Amino acid sequence: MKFTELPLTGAFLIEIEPRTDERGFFARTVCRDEFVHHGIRADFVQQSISYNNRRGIVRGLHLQVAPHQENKLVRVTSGAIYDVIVDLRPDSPTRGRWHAAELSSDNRQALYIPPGLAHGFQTLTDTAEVFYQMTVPHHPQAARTVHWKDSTIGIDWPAPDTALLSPKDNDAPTLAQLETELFA
Ligand SMILES: Cc1cn([C@H]2C[C@H](O)[C@@H](COP(=O)(O)OP(=O)(O)O[C@H]3O[C@H](C)C(=O)[C@H](O)[C@H]3O)O2)c(=O)[nH]c1=O
Repeated sequence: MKFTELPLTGAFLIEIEPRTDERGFFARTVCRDEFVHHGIRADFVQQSISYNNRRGIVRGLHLQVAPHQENKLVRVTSGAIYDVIVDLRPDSPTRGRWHAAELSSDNRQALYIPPGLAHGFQTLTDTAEVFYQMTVPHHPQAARTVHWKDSTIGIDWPAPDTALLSPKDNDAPTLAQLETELFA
């Protein structure tokens, strides 16, 4: 696999290295030794998928707070998404900054998201299936959502006017409203 560290320290874009032959190709998507070599974890304990039934769906911005902070690996198995991460780590030099990558079943790229970063996406295709791998289980009481259009973050979403969100996400608090909880 090819690992490219992103401007938000500890986050990586991971590209497969296909072993091609006349049948097609084989490629690793997770390898503990390769992950550890780059200082990241691969001890995933939970895998999930989300199926998205139209273009423009926004899920997130989600994270789990301590003591259930998660490392997350996200890839797209069908369609394409505009995948976004936001640095919410109190002592990070890039705190408050965001980064986006287009993940798709065509490019087969994955985003590795370290603890303390919020994650969300907007679908770019009429349907999209997203595959998540987490290093800690889902703890609803530790789950937090930051508003996708928080002006202090300023994410440049591809299609904000046609976004479809869950009521929970649509009514999410801003960073300022979560400040004490996130940056305590
Ligand atoms: C995360 C999770 C959720 N659920 C249940 C809870 C709700 O009844 C339903 C949907 O949950 P939620 O609306 O939180 O899921 P999304 O809005 O799609 O959030 C997901 O997409 C964003 C972009 C992420 O990064 C999150 O990791 C992931 O939770 O599944 C479970 O049963 N188990 C789980 O592990």
